[in-house]
Amino acid sequence: MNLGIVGGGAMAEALIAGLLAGAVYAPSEIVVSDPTAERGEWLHRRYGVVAVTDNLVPAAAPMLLLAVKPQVFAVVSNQVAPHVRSELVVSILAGVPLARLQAAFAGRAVVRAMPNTPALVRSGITALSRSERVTPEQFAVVRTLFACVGEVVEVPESAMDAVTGLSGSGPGYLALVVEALIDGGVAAGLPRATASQLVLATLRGSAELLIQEKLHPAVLKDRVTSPGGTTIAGIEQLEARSVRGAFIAAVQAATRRARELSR
Ligand SMILES: NC(=O)C1=CN([C@@H]2O[C@H](COP(=O)(O)OP(=O)(O)OC[C@H]3O[C@@H](n4cnc5c(N)ncnc54)[C@H](O)[C@@H]3O)[C@@H](O)[C@H]2O)C=CC1
Ligand SMILES: O=C(O)[C@@H]1CCC=N1
Repeated sequence: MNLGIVGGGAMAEALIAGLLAGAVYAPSEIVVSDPTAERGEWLHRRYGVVAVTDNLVPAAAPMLLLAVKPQVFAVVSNQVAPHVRSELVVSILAGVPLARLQAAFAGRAVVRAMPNTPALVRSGITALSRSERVTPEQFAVVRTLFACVGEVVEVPESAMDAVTGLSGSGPGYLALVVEALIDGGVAAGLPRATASQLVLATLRGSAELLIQEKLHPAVLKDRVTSPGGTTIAGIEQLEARSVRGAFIAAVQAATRRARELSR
């Protein structure tokens, strides 16, 4: 048992799937606890990991990852802290600051991480902030762990709530955009399956273009937009409905919410 995870929800599952796909751990080396026995049984059946309902089991692992909701952090940390064997505790909880982690796990090195759900297919991005106690070797271990499920960036802790509102929540915003575009295709007369295939390939292709060519998004937009053509007719509608403003407001609201969760 090398990695203990407390909380076996959506994000824990994404990390488990990505880590197993990357062969970082064998299934038997990961133990995950969740009070819902059915959830643990499902994770065990699907991924072969060890699943328990007792949080003290993962607490005894050489490396501990906290993946519960921020709202239960106080209860869970009080419960497991006296039993933690790991020198290093990693938290993926939105809004829970390093100072609070450090106070809860006195004497341990703590890392605050903000991954996102594409970790499941090893295409995530994780931001990391570390406490002063974290040694370079410990930090390298955490980096390697998250690098297996996607990109890793280190950010000052002051940036963590904004990261949460942007890349942590971002897959949700993009899923909403995808769904809306598919509905647009259906409204324009396409079968839903065709519309879905077109939107997903367009999303992936546009992302690859922006990344591989290091294109500024405005340049890509200008390249698509023929004078008097179709794209500008569509963009006019998006601008009339303040879509840019809505996304900016969404990231700011999510950032504020992350800050609230820390109180
Ligand atoms: N879902 C996402 O995209 C991301 C989530 N996060 C963070 O990951 C954490 C988990 O989020 P999700 O997986 O989305 O939530 P979730 O609700 O899917 O999972 C939480 C799990 O914790 C379990 N749980 C409840 N009380 C518990 C206890 N006392 N001890 C152990 N387990 C307990 C629940 O049964 C549930 O399975 C949150 O702190 C969230 O901020 C971070 C990055 C992205
Ligand atoms: O919605 C949430 O609170 C979590 C944190 C980032 C993504 N999901």
